[in-house]
Amino acid sequence: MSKKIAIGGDHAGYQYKEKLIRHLQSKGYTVQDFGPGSEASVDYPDHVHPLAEAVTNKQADFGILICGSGNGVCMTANKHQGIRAALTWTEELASLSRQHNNANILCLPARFVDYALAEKMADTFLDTDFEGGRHANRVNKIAC
Ligand SMILES: O=C(CO)[C@H](O)[C@H](O)[C@H](O)COP(=O)(O)O
Repeated sequence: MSKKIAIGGDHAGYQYKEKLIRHLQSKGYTVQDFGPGSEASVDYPDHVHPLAEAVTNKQADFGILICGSGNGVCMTANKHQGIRAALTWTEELASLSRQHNNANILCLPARFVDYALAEKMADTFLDTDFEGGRHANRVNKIAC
């Protein structure tokens, strides 16, 4: 069964989102696009909240959110119970967000990384497992 990926963001991440959708589909993932549908200016929470709910409700295995800095989408996604959204700007950070934090949403800063790095971070994020062990004790305390 292929992993289901929810992807979304705002106008600043639109171009990367469209490229990433094609890339992920070419790798066999099932991808649900939470918009936006163009580069017209939008409010990112309008796209983040339904995506985060889909991940919380297990309608998607992981989420990928893309905006200009990555901050707004990350702040919004982390308001949802059960969501661990990570903002990353290197491949190692993307890997560690899975290994140590069991992140279920990856947030990408489209205005601060090139597309090649964004794609590499998405691949690394989706290919990396949570290490559990001592990290599980810590992650379980996040939802205090
Ligand atoms: O994190 C963000 C919002 O807090 C993103 O960077 C947005 O993409 C950015 O703020 C959009 O800015 P714009 O000037 O309206 O394009």
